[in-house]
Amino acid sequence: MTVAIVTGGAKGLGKAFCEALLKRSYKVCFCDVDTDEGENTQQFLAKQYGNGNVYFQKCDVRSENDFTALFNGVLKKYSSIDLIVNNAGIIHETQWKNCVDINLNGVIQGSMLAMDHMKHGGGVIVNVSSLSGVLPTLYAPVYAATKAAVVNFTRSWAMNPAVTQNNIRMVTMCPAFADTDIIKDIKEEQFQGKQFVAPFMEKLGIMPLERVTEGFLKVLDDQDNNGKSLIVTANVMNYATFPDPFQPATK
Ligand SMILES: NC(=O)C1=CN([C@@H]2O[C@H](COP(=O)(O)OP(=O)(O)OC[C@H]3O[C@@H](n4cnc5c(N)ncnc54)[C@H](O)[C@@H]3O)[C@@H](O)[C@H]2O)C=CC1
Ligand SMILES: CCCCC/C=C\C=C\C(=O)C/C=C\C/C=C\CCCC(=O)O
Repeated sequence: MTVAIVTGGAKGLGKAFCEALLKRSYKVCFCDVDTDEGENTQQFLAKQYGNGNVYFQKCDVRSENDFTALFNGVLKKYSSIDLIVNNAGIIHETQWKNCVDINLNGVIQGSMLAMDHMKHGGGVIVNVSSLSGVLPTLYAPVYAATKAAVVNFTRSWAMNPAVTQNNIRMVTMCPAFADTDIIKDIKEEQFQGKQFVAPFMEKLGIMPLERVTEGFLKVLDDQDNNGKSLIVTANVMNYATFPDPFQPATK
Protein backbone atom coordinates (compact mmCIF):
# COMPACT_ATOMS: atom_id res chain seq x y z
CA MET A 1 0.00 0.00 0.00
CA THR A 2 1.39 3.40 -1.03
CA VAL A 3 -0.06 6.38 0.82
CA ALA A 4 -0.13 10.04 -0.23
CA ILE A 5 -1.17 13.34 1.31
CA VAL A 6 -2.17 16.18 -1.02
CA THR A 7 -2.74 19.65 0.45
CA GLY A 8 -5.27 21.97 -1.20
CA GLY A 9 -6.74 18.94 -2.93
CA ALA A 10 -10.37 20.02 -3.07
CA LYS A 11 -10.05 21.50 -6.55
CA GLY A 12 -7.67 22.61 -9.27
CA LEU A 13 -4.23 21.07 -9.55
CA GLY A 14 -4.48 19.37 -6.16
CA LYS A 15 -7.63 17.51 -7.21
CA ALA A 16 -5.96 16.51 -10.51
CA PHE A 17 -2.94 15.17 -8.57
CA CYS A 18 -5.28 13.16 -6.29
CA GLU A 19 -6.92 11.58 -9.34
CA ALA A 20 -3.57 10.75 -10.91
CA LEU A 21 -2.47 9.05 -7.70
CA LEU A 22 -5.73 7.12 -7.32
CA LYS A 23 -5.34 5.86 -10.90
CA ARG A 24 -1.97 4.49 -9.77
CA SER A 25 -3.64 2.75 -6.82
CA TYR A 26 -2.31 5.03 -4.11
CA LYS A 27 -4.35 5.54 -0.96
CA VAL A 28 -4.94 9.29 -0.90
CA CYS A 29 -5.73 11.67 1.91
CA PHE A 30 -6.32 15.20 0.70
CA CYS A 31 -6.87 18.24 2.84
CA ASP A 32 -8.24 21.69 2.24
CA VAL A 33 -9.42 24.72 4.15
CA ASP A 34 -12.62 24.70 2.06
CA THR A 35 -14.77 22.04 3.72
CA ASP A 36 -17.71 22.17 1.27
CA GLU A 37 -15.51 21.79 -1.80
CA GLY A 38 -13.46 19.12 0.02
CA GLU A 39 -16.53 17.04 0.86
CA ASN A 40 -17.87 17.31 -2.70
CA THR A 41 -14.54 16.19 -4.10
CA GLN A 42 -14.35 13.36 -1.57
CA GLN A 43 -17.75 12.09 -2.76
CA PHE A 44 -16.72 12.37 -6.41
CA LEU A 45 -13.38 10.60 -5.92
CA ALA A 46 -14.80 7.89 -3.65
CA LYS A 47 -17.44 7.10 -6.28
CA GLN A 48 -14.82 6.85 -9.03
CA TYR A 49 -12.01 5.11 -7.15
CA GLY A 50 -13.56 3.41 -4.12
CA ASN A 51 -14.52 4.66 -0.69
CA GLY A 52 -11.62 3.07 1.17
CA ASN A 53 -9.02 4.58 -1.13
CA VAL A 54 -9.53 8.27 -0.54
CA TYR A 55 -10.56 10.56 2.23
CA PHE A 56 -10.78 14.25 2.99
CA GLN A 57 -9.68 15.91 6.20
CA LYS A 58 -10.11 19.61 6.83
CA CYS A 59 -6.72 21.23 7.36
CA ASP A 60 -5.63 24.82 7.05
CA VAL A 61 -1.93 24.59 6.16
CA ARG A 62 -1.31 27.74 8.24
CA SER A 63 -2.25 25.80 11.38
CA GLU A 64 0.34 23.59 13.07
CA ASN A 65 -2.45 21.86 15.03
CA ASP A 66 -4.46 21.08 11.88
CA PHE A 67 -1.37 19.77 10.11
CA THR A 68 -0.35 17.54 13.02
CA ALA A 69 -3.91 16.20 13.25
CA LEU A 70 -3.82 15.51 9.49
CA PHE A 71 -0.66 13.41 9.78
CA ASN A 72 -2.03 11.57 12.82
CA GLY A 73 -5.29 10.92 10.96
CA VAL A 74 -3.51 9.45 7.94
CA LEU A 75 -1.25 7.28 10.07
CA LYS A 76 -4.25 5.99 12.03
CA LYS A 77 -6.12 5.11 8.82
CA TYR A 78 -3.34 3.90 6.51
CA SER A 79 -0.32 3.38 8.87
CA SER A 80 2.24 5.07 6.63
CA ILE A 81 2.93 8.16 4.54
CA ASP A 82 5.02 7.64 1.40
CA LEU A 83 4.34 10.89 -0.44
CA ILE A 84 3.28 14.41 0.40
CA VAL A 85 2.32 16.97 -2.22
CA ASN A 86 2.50 20.43 -0.67
CA ASN A 87 0.20 22.04 -3.20
CA ALA A 88 -2.09 24.49 -1.36
CA GLY A 89 -1.41 28.04 -2.47
CA ILE A 90 -2.92 31.43 -3.22
CA ILE A 91 -1.93 34.60 -5.02
CA HIS A 92 -2.66 37.77 -3.06
CA GLU A 93 -0.36 40.78 -3.06
CA THR A 94 -2.35 43.00 -0.67
CA GLN A 95 -3.05 40.24 1.89
CA TRP A 96 0.59 39.37 1.47
CA LYS A 97 1.22 37.95 4.95
CA ASN A 98 -1.49 35.41 4.28
CA CYS A 99 0.17 34.57 0.99
CA VAL A 100 3.49 33.97 2.76
CA ASP A 101 1.78 31.94 5.47
CA ILE A 102 0.07 29.60 3.03
CA ASN A 103 2.57 29.38 0.17
CA LEU A 104 5.77 29.23 2.21
CA ASN A 105 5.07 28.46 5.85
CA GLY A 106 2.53 25.81 4.84
CA VAL A 107 5.10 24.11 2.60
CA ILE A 108 7.75 24.26 5.31
CA GLN A 109 5.36 22.81 7.89
CA GLY A 110 4.23 19.99 5.58
CA SER A 111 7.79 19.15 4.55
CA MET A 112 9.10 19.07 8.13
CA LEU A 113 6.30 16.82 9.36
CA ALA A 114 6.82 14.54 6.36
CA MET A 115 10.60 14.37 6.88
CA ASP A 116 10.09 13.52 10.51
CA HIS A 117 7.88 10.60 9.53
CA MET A 118 9.89 9.54 6.46
CA LYS A 119 13.23 9.33 8.31
CA HIS A 120 12.10 5.84 9.33
CA GLY A 121 11.40 4.45 5.86
CA GLY A 122 11.95 7.07 3.15
CA GLY A 123 9.47 8.81 0.91
CA VAL A 124 8.90 11.59 -1.59
CA ILE A 125 8.08 15.26 -0.94
CA VAL A 126 6.75 17.25 -3.90
CA ASN A 127 6.54 20.99 -3.30
CA VAL A 128 4.41 22.96 -5.74
CA SER A 129 6.09 26.22 -6.69
CA SER A 130 5.49 28.04 -10.00
CA LEU A 131 7.32 29.42 -12.99
CA SER A 132 7.18 32.54 -10.83
CA GLY A 133 9.59 30.73 -8.51
CA VAL A 134 12.37 30.92 -11.09
CA LEU A 135 11.43 34.07 -13.05
CA PRO A 136 10.73 37.60 -11.89
CA THR A 137 6.99 38.28 -11.91
CA LEU A 138 6.31 42.01 -11.91
CA TYR A 139 2.59 41.74 -11.18
CA ALA A 140 3.02 39.51 -8.11
CA PRO A 141 6.31 40.07 -6.25
CA VAL A 142 5.22 38.48 -2.96
CA TYR A 143 3.79 35.44 -4.74
CA ALA A 144 7.05 35.15 -6.69
CA ALA A 145 9.09 35.48 -3.48
CA THR A 146 7.16 32.68 -1.78
CA LYS A 147 7.54 30.43 -4.82
CA ALA A 148 11.29 31.17 -5.13
CA ALA A 149 11.64 30.39 -1.43
CA VAL A 150 9.94 27.03 -1.98
CA VAL A 151 12.47 26.22 -4.72
CA ASN A 152 15.48 27.01 -2.55
CA PHE A 153 14.00 25.49 0.61
CA THR A 154 13.61 22.24 -1.32
CA ARG A 155 17.06 22.45 -2.95
CA SER A 156 18.64 23.12 0.43
CA TRP A 157 16.99 20.28 2.34
CA ALA A 158 17.70 17.94 -0.58
CA MET A 159 21.44 18.26 0.18
CA ASN A 160 21.05 17.59 3.89
CA PRO A 161 21.98 14.10 5.20
CA ALA A 162 18.57 13.98 6.92
CA VAL A 163 17.22 13.62 3.38
CA THR A 164 20.07 11.98 1.44
CA GLN A 165 20.76 9.31 4.07
CA ASN A 166 17.13 8.48 4.77
CA ASN A 167 15.94 7.56 1.28
CA ILE A 168 13.90 10.75 1.00
CA ARG A 169 13.49 12.63 -2.27
CA MET A 170 12.44 16.30 -2.31
CA VAL A 171 11.40 17.90 -5.59
CA THR A 172 9.77 21.14 -6.74
CA MET A 173 7.31 21.69 -9.57
CA CYS A 174 7.27 25.03 -11.42
CA PRO A 175 4.25 25.17 -13.71
CA ALA A 176 3.25 28.12 -15.89
CA PHE A 177 -0.41 29.24 -16.08
CA ALA A 178 -2.86 26.34 -15.71
CA ASP A 179 -6.61 26.31 -16.09
CA THR A 180 -7.85 26.51 -12.49
CA ASP A 181 -9.85 28.89 -10.28
CA ILE A 182 -6.66 30.63 -9.14
CA ILE A 183 -6.80 32.26 -12.58
CA LYS A 184 -10.57 32.40 -13.08
CA ASP A 185 -11.56 33.86 -9.69
CA ILE A 186 -8.77 36.38 -9.39
CA LYS A 187 -9.50 40.02 -8.44
CA GLU A 188 -7.74 43.29 -9.20
CA GLU A 189 -6.50 43.76 -5.62
CA GLN A 190 -4.66 40.44 -5.69
CA PHE A 191 -2.01 41.92 -8.04
CA GLN A 192 0.45 44.74 -8.32
CA GLY A 193 -1.00 45.67 -11.71
CA LYS A 194 -3.36 43.17 -13.30
CA GLN A 195 -2.70 44.79 -16.68
CA PHE A 196 0.81 43.31 -16.65
CA VAL A 197 -0.45 39.72 -16.67
CA ALA A 198 -1.86 39.60 -20.21
CA PRO A 199 1.42 39.69 -22.20
CA PHE A 200 2.80 36.76 -20.21
CA MET A 201 -0.42 34.83 -20.57
CA GLU A 202 -0.44 35.45 -24.31
CA LYS A 203 3.15 34.21 -24.51
CA LEU A 204 2.71 31.16 -22.30
CA GLY A 205 -0.96 30.27 -22.85
CA ILE A 206 -3.04 28.50 -20.24
CA MET A 207 -2.26 24.81 -19.85
CA PRO A 208 -4.91 22.14 -19.39
CA LEU A 209 -4.59 20.32 -16.07
CA GLU A 210 -3.49 17.17 -17.93
CA ARG A 211 -0.22 18.88 -18.92
CA VAL A 212 0.63 19.70 -15.30
CA THR A 213 -0.35 16.19 -14.25
CA GLU A 214 2.06 14.85 -16.88
CA GLY A 215 4.78 16.86 -15.13
CA PHE A 216 3.65 15.62 -11.73
CA LEU A 217 3.93 11.99 -12.83
CA LYS A 218 7.38 12.68 -14.31
CA VAL A 219 8.49 14.10 -10.97
CA LEU A 220 7.26 10.94 -9.23
CA ASP A 221 8.85 8.58 -11.75
CA ASP A 222 12.27 10.22 -12.13
CA GLN A 223 14.28 8.62 -9.35
CA ASP A 224 17.33 10.87 -9.73
CA ASN A 225 15.66 14.26 -9.26
CA ASN A 226 16.30 14.96 -5.57
CA GLY A 227 16.53 18.75 -5.16
CA LYS A 228 15.49 19.49 -8.73
CA SER A 229 12.76 21.85 -9.96
CA LEU A 230 10.66 20.79 -12.92
CA ILE A 231 9.54 23.60 -15.20
CA VAL A 232 6.25 22.78 -16.93
CA THR A 233 4.90 24.95 -19.75
CA ALA A 234 2.89 24.00 -22.84
CA ASN A 235 6.18 23.48 -24.72
CA VAL A 236 8.79 22.82 -22.08
CA MET A 237 9.18 20.07 -19.52
CA ASN A 238 12.73 20.34 -18.17
CA TYR A 239 14.48 20.56 -14.84
CA ALA A 240 15.69 24.10 -14.15
CA THR A 241 19.41 24.82 -14.26
CA PHE A 242 20.94 27.26 -11.81
CA PRO A 243 24.25 29.17 -12.04
CA ASP A 244 27.19 27.47 -10.33
CA PRO A 245 29.30 30.18 -8.64
CA PHE A 246 32.13 27.70 -8.06
CA GLN A 247 32.72 27.27 -11.80
CA PRO A 248 34.89 29.93 -13.48
CA ALA A 249 32.82 32.19 -15.76
CA THR A 250 33.08 31.43 -19.48
CA LYS A 251 33.89 34.39 -21.71
N1 LIG B 1 -3.10 27.47 -11.79
C1 LIG B 1 -1.94 28.06 -12.09
O1 LIG B 1 -1.82 28.84 -13.06
C2 LIG B 1 -0.71 27.76 -11.29
C3 LIG B 1 -0.80 27.32 -9.97
N2 LIG B 1 0.34 27.07 -9.27
C4 LIG B 1 0.28 26.62 -7.90
O2 LIG B 1 -0.45 25.41 -7.83
C5 LIG B 1 -1.04 25.27 -6.55
C6 LIG B 1 -2.50 24.91 -6.71
O3 LIG B 1 -3.15 26.02 -7.32
P1 LIG B 1 -4.46 25.89 -8.20
O4 LIG B 1 -4.95 24.51 -8.22
O5 LIG B 1 -4.19 26.56 -9.46
O6 LIG B 1 -5.43 26.84 -7.36
P2 LIG B 1 -6.93 26.63 -6.86
O7 LIG B 1 -7.30 27.96 -6.30
O8 LIG B 1 -7.76 26.04 -7.92
O9 LIG B 1 -6.78 25.55 -5.70
C7 LIG B 1 -6.07 25.82 -4.53
C8 LIG B 1 -6.66 25.01 -3.39
O10 LIG B 1 -5.89 25.29 -2.22
C9 LIG B 1 -6.79 25.49 -1.15
N3 LIG B 1 -6.22 26.31 -0.10
C10 LIG B 1 -6.04 27.65 -0.11
N4 LIG B 1 -5.57 28.05 1.08
C11 LIG B 1 -5.46 26.95 1.85
C12 LIG B 1 -5.04 26.73 3.18
N5 LIG B 1 -4.69 27.74 3.97
N6 LIG B 1 -5.02 25.46 3.64
C13 LIG B 1 -5.42 24.44 2.86
N7 LIG B 1 -5.85 24.59 1.61
C14 LIG B 1 -5.87 25.83 1.11
C15 LIG B 1 -8.01 26.15 -1.79
O11 LIG B 1 -9.17 26.07 -0.97
C16 LIG B 1 -8.12 25.38 -3.09
O12 LIG B 1 -8.91 24.22 -2.95
C17 LIG B 1 -0.79 26.60 -5.82
O13 LIG B 1 0.31 26.44 -4.96
C18 LIG B 1 -0.45 27.55 -6.95
O14 LIG B 1 0.36 28.61 -6.52
C19 LIG B 1 1.58 27.21 -9.84
C20 LIG B 1 1.70 27.63 -11.12
C21 LIG B 1 0.58 27.96 -11.95
C1 LIG C 1 -6.05 37.32 -14.79
C2 LIG C 1 -5.16 36.15 -14.73
C3 LIG C 1 -4.47 35.93 -13.45
C4 LIG C 1 -3.27 35.07 -13.61
C5 LIG C 1 -2.41 34.91 -12.41
C6 LIG C 1 -2.90 33.86 -11.51
C7 LIG C 1 -2.14 32.85 -11.07
C8 LIG C 1 -0.80 32.62 -11.49
C9 LIG C 1 -0.13 31.60 -10.97
C10 LIG C 1 1.22 31.33 -11.33
O1 LIG C 1 1.86 30.55 -10.66
C11 LIG C 1 1.86 32.04 -12.50
C12 LIG C 1 2.45 31.07 -13.44
C13 LIG C 1 3.22 31.46 -14.46
C14 LIG C 1 3.74 32.83 -14.76
C15 LIG C 1 5.13 32.96 -14.33
C16 LIG C 1 5.99 33.88 -14.67
C17 LIG C 1 5.70 35.03 -15.52
C18 LIG C 1 6.97 35.65 -16.02
C19 LIG C 1 7.36 35.02 -17.33
C20 LIG C 1 8.49 35.74 -18.02
O2 LIG C 1 9.23 36.51 -17.39
O3 LIG C 1 8.66 35.50 -19.23
